[in-house]
Amino acid sequence: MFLRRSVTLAMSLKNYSSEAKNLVAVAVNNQTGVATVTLQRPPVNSLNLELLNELSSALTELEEKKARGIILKSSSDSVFSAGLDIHEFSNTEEGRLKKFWTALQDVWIKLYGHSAPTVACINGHAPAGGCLLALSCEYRVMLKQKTIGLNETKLGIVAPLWFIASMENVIGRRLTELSLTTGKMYTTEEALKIGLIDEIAEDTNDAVSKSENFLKLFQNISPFARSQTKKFIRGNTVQSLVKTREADLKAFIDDITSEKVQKGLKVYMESLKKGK
Ligand SMILES: CC/C=C\C/C=C\CCC/C=C/CC(=O)SCCNC(=O)CCNC(=O)[C@H](O)C(C)(C)COP(=O)(O)OP(=O)(O)OC[C@H]1O[C@@H](n2cnc3c(N)ncnc32)[C@H](O)[C@@H]1OP(=O)(O)O
Repeated sequence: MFLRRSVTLAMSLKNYSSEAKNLVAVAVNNQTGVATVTLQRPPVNSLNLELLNELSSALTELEEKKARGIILKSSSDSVFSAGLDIHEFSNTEEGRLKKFWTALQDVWIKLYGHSAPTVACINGHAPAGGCLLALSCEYRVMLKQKTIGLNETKLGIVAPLWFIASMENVIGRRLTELSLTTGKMYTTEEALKIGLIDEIAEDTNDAVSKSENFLKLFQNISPFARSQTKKFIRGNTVQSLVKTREADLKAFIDDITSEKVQKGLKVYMESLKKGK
């Protein structure tokens, strides 16, 4: 039985960040063992170092505590996540840039390969890194009239191989190539048509309830058999980054600190502000 009563684990009260804020809240339903992980960095849940560190710690703790399922959602029902915080890119101080990219790698490795079944409750727009988080889960429920996609080329940047693999494993190579090269953002309805998401929801309550329904599929399945099967299916994709982390970090630093990319990002940020 899925009861609405949730307990907030001690971990949600912990402060993982040096910003002295809780950017990620974790609430575990003590009847079902399902954890709801809520991103709460207004206005758009852009992923900065502190948020990524909190998310990474939460995923580790949910692994250790053997959560029976994870629902990843946003505290806003306008934006799931605007992707990586572009301000992290313009701060080209190498120490922080390294920590930032390493934290993103950590989050992806932990989420993509998590033992628990994972659902992205995409209750808002999900461009770029927001789409990556959603793609890392096993199932995607998205609010109507939102957008999702890997739009990196529109910013003049190149999505790393593990971003590409995450999409390819969901919608296949042909559509991934078209989507990434054009930086296509799909509407919810288009995303459903190409299998980028699995279900459409009317509002956040409906999305949470559909996410819970997906997790109910595993009520009578052995957690060991389920997670081993997931490991067999996803293991190679995870290992391909684990084995190349250093080279991936170097490629990111070299690329992002180049004059050309920095100029492009500045123009993109200005266009975001003008779009208001
Ligand atoms: C070989 C390869 C190796 C390495 C290659 C090198 C690089 C690696 C690639 C790195 C990968 C990057 C992936 C990313 O995630 S990049 C981020 C891409 N994100 C976006 O393009 C999203 C942009 N935002 C939007 O489209 C809209 O904001 C959104 C639809 C999400 C919400 O719209 P809404 O109208 O609700 O809000 P806005 O008014 O637009 O925004 C509010 C304020 O938030 C600021 N904002 C928005 N997005 C970001 C962001 N991603 N980072 C930082 N700040 C962001 C926006 O400017 C507004 O700020 P103010 O004007 O209010 O100050």
